[in-house]
Amino acid sequence: MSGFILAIDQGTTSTRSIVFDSDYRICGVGQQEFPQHFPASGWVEHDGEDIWRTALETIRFALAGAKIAASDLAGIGITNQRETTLIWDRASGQLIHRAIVWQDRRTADVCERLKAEGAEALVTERTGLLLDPYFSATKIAWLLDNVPGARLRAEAGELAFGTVDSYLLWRLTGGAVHATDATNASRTLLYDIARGEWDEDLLRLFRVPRALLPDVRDCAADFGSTDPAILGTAVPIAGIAGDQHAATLGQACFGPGMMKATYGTGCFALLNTGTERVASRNRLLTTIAYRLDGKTSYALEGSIFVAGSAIQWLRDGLGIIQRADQSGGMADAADPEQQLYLVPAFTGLGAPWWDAHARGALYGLTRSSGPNEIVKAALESVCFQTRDLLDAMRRDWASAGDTVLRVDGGMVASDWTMQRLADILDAPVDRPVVLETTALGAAWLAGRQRGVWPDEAGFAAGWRREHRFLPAMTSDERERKLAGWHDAVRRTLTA
Ligand SMILES: Nc1ncnc2c1ncn2[C@@H]1O[C@H](COP(=O)(O)OP(=O)(O)O)[C@@H](O)[C@H]1O
Ligand SMILES: O=P(O)(O)OC[C@H](O)CO
Repeated sequence: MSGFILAIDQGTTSTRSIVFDSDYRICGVGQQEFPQHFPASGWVEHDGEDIWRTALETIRFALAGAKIAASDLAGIGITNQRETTLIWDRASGQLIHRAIVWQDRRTADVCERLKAEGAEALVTERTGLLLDPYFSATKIAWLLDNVPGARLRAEAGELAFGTVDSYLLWRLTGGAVHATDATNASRTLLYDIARGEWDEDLLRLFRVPRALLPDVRDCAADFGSTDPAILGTAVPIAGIAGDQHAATLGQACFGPGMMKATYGTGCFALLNTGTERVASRNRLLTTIAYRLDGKTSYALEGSIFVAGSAIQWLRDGLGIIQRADQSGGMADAADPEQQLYLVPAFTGLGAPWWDAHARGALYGLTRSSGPNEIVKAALESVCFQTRDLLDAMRRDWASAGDTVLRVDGGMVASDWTMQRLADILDAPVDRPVVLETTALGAAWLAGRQRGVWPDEAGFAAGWRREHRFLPAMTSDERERKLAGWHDAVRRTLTA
C-alpha cells in the first residue's frame, strides 16, 4: 500500500486539502475560500453546500498537484472548524438550514437564562466547557425551534446533527456513515468527557433528542470509505479530529506538559494534561486532546478571539499596512520610548476573561504616536494574551511550569512577533518545519490507522524544529510591560 494520505482541513474561512507522502512532505494542495453569511448582528452562517463543494474541489486540486489518483491514497483524514452546527434530513440528505458557525452569538440569551437558573456547574462538570453560545448545543436547539417542523422530525429520527467533520463524512460516504470523533463530540456541550458518552441530563437540559446524534469513535478509527461515485474509487476514511486537536497531534504534543498555540484568525492554545482531567479555576476549558485506542488524553484550552485578525484590521480597517508581512518591520521601527497597548476586544474578550460585552481600546497615545507604534501594539497584544493564557494554565496545573510553546498558523511567519512572544512568555517558542500542522495531524491519524505511518513515538521523532526563539528581554522590562497590559485590560473589562 502507498503511504499517500489526504487531509481535508475545513476551516472557518477556507477549505484546504493536502496530500502528504510517507515522509510527511506536502505533495499537493488545494485551497478555496467560501462566503460568510451575516444575516443579523452577531449571527454567522455557512452554506453547507459551499463546505461540501469546496471540499470536493480542493480534493481534486490536491490530487492533481500531487500527480496521483484517488486510488493511490492509503486513506483520508478530516479536520475541521469545531462547534459549527449542521442538521440534515437522513433520507434526502437535504440540510434544513445553513450551518450556524462557532462565532455566532444568537443563543447568548438562552445561555444567560440557563446560567441564571444555575445550570453552568453541571455543564462544566460533565463537559469541561462553559455555558456559552460558542458551543453546539444551544445552536441545535435554536434550529429545532426555528425551522418549522424540525423538532417533530428530529424526535421521529428523521434528522441528523453533525459538526462539519460529521457532515463531510456523511457526504463522502454517500450517506452511509453518521459518526464523529471524541474531540468534536467534546465541543457540543452534550458529551460527558470523563465517561466518554452522550449525557442524558445534558440532552434534557438543552432539549436535544438522542436520535439526532452521531456515533462517537476514536480519532484514528474506521469511519467507512468514500462512495466510489465521488472520487472514482472507495478510499478509507481513517482519521477525524477538530482542527485545534489535530494541530496538537501534528505538533507531536503527545506528552503531558507539552503545549501548542495556533495563530490564525484567532489563537487557540492547548496544553496536554495526559490522562488527568484538570478542572480549571481560571475559566479555561477542559477538553479531550485526542482519543486513541480507546484511551483519552485531555487538555486545557485557552481561546483568544483576535490574533491574526488584528493584523487584518490594520490592513483593511485602518489601512496602515498593505500586507500582513510588513507588520514586523514596522514594529521594529517603532519608537522604543512609547508604549501603546491595544486591547483587541473587537468581539469581546475570550479566555481567561470571557467578557462578551467588552470592546476594543488603544491606550497610551501621544501626539507623536504613528502607524509603527500602533502596529507594534497590535502584534504585542497577541503576545500579552498568550501570556495570560499560560499564566492561567500554570495556576490551574502545576506541571505547566516550564513549558516550551510549539507554534503554528499564518501569523508565526512573523519573526518579530515570535521573538516578542518568547520575551513576554519568558519561555522558548519553537516553530516547526511543517507549518501545516493541522492537516498533518489529521493525516497522521489516518496514516496510523491504516498502518502506513508510524505510531506516536515514531511520528514524534520525525517532528522537526525550524527555529527556536529564546527570551532575550530583561525581567524589569517584561514586568513593566505586563503591568501596563493588565492595567489596559482592567480599564477595558465591563464587569
Ligand atoms: N507575516 C505576518 N505577520 C503577521 N501576521 C501575519 C503574517 N502572515 C499572516 N499573518 C496573519 O495570519 C492570519 C492567517 O493565518 P491562517 O493560519 O491562514 O488563518 P485562518 O486559518 O484562521 O484563516 C491572518 O489573519 C494574517 O493577518
Ligand atoms: O477555523 P479556525 O482555524 O479559525 O478554527 C476554529 C476553531 O476550531 C473554533 O473553535
